[in-house]
Amino acid sequence: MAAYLKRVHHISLHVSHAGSVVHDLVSKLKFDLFAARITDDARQFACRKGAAVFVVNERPRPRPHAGHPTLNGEETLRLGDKRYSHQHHHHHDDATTTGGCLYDVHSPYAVDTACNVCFEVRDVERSFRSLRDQGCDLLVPPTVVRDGDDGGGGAVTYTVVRSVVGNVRHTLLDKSGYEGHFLPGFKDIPNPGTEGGDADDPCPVTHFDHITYACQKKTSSHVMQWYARCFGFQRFFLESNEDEGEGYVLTGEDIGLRLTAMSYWKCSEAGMKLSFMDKKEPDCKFVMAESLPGQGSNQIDTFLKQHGGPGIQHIGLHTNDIVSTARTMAEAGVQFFSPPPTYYTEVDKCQEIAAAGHSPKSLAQHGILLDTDLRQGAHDQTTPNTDRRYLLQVFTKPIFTEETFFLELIERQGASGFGEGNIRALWRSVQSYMEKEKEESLWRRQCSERHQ
Ligand SMILES: O=C(O)C(=O)Cc1ccc(O)cc1
Ligand SMILES: [Fe+2]
Repeated sequence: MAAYLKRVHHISLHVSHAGSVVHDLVSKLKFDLFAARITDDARQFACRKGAAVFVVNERPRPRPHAGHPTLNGEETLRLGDKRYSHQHHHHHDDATTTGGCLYDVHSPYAVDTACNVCFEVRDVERSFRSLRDQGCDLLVPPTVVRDGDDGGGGAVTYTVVRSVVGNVRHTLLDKSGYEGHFLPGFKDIPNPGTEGGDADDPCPVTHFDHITYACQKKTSSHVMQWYARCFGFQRFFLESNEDEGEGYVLTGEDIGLRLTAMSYWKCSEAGMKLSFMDKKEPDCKFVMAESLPGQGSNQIDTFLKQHGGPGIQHIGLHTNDIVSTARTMAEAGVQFFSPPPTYYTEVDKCQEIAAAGHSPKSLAQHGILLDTDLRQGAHDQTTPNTDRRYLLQVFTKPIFTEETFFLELIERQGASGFGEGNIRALWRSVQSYMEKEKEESLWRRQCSERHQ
């Protein structure tokens, strides 16, 4: 029996300098810093835009004078062998918590990384048992956290399970008995006049649209099976003639990509109506991306190498107005990938952009791509513009030091998948950026050698 997921609660980042990442989230990406937990050995910051919440965790710095090598939380648990001794709930009072990162476990990878997709569940103890029975690796047994004396908002229970994708974990938490603002242990940070839902917000980011994993070659079906078995995820096809076993395969001179997509919310309890689920809340899709054999260097392999293994390659942030969002973020310093300029001068693409009510110029300014969903009879000239289904996307440049994790803005007008034209153009714009970077670093190296 799978564990039943209610919704994505937050996604956590594990970084070496939380301050600068939080600064970027707030000043460039227009998130609100609304809660923080700062203790002697942990710094955790929660930032929100709409329903999209990132928790930025600072990885502990090695302590030079410690009597024995510093272990991260994960190892400490393993050594303590507490993982399967769950007979009793572990009770934490935040005031006495010394175990560093709360609700999470530090990443074993050395680089900055997005590595925990935290879900709200109905029953943590039951989820824990079902995952343990499936043979999963539970990194934290069901644990109760209460607000300190001043809080009094109640308690939250959580457990952490390791996924089969690199360093990706899932915290499962139940906050149904909690009345505080975010989570016990976190202090609210009041934000004057930013409670969200503002009608003239220039950055109307609403929620996490999808999470894309970079996977090793030929592993997507294994990943899919794990999520289906453990969480009841269901496969959905990105293309009408997508092969069940092969996934959505994009090949060409400059692309060799296999995509497989899955979603969770309709299906976590097969055939049952889930009364606890807010049907109006959009789901977050999961996409697995792997490169095809025989390809030259590409963005998936670069991610795997620089990240140190599989993981979250990018996260799609849904916005109600991508042009305004991209403009506002660009003005604040966010850099976006652009397709070749010819993208916006091609006659067919220009017509497609105009038919969607946009101007090629305003899309070109920030490298925004548009893809019309052709399956919906969009070719039909009698179809009014409002019935056309299309989507707009743009990728940011990598947000950490390594060429690993980045964000995407996506505006959906009726189109639920990912357009082939957009995927090819996005892939190409990242490839040409990477090739330019490589050339430049080669050139810099030659220059410095010449000057020696
Ligand atoms: O199109 C999207 O948003 C995807 O998520 C598909 C995708 C996955 C990996 C890439 O490197 C490029 C595109
Ligand atoms: Fe994406």
